[in-house]
Amino acid sequence: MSSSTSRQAPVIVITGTPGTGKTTHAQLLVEESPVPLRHINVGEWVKQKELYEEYDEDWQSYTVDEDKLLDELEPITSAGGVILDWHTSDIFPERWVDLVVVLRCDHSQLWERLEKRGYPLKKVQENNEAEIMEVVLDEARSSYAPEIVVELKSESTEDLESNVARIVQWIDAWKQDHGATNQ
Ligand SMILES: Nc1ncnc2c1ncn2[C@@H]1O[C@H](COP(=O)(O)OP(=O)(O)O)[C@@H](O)[C@H]1O
Repeated sequence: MSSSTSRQAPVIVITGTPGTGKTTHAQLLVEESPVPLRHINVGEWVKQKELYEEYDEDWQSYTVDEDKLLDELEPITSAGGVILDWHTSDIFPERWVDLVVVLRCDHSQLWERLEKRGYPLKKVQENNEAEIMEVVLDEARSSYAPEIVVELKSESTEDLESNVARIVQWIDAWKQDHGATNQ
């Protein structure tokens, strides 16, 4: 199923509706991981490297140039040792990916987080609805084999810590399966 045998470290997608805690999880995971991991905040990358077609003022978001983005990411993911942090996951080919973590959050807590972030009301509403409708989870489930998709709650510091500990355990098992050496 997986072509990950040539990778020395796994490729982990952390996805979820904006505000569910992807970046917070990715940052802690980089610190705790038993193998070196590079955190790529894909949204920031798109901006920095101008991998977009246009900026939508109404939605305050970029329309991503998916071909350009995939071209940039391909050599990085084939080497492994990457966390891809993005609110959408179906763009990444399944052969690139070893684990997909979908973060979930109670919608009223998510609303508060997005308001604090200064999102316009329409964007807060859209994301809130997406979380209630499980849009990101459905997308991950329809794009990847069920055994590599994990849904985790991200509503407290305890959740954050236990989620990261779980992913660290998974990385340890991945290392054993793939005979990877600790670098
Ligand atoms: N598990 C959690 N418990 C409490 N607050 C959290 C948790 N995860 C994220 N947050 C908070 O929610 C906000 C959004 O988190 P962030 O990691 O930026 O989300 P995302 O990358 O998914 O947009 C931040 O203020 C962060 O501190």
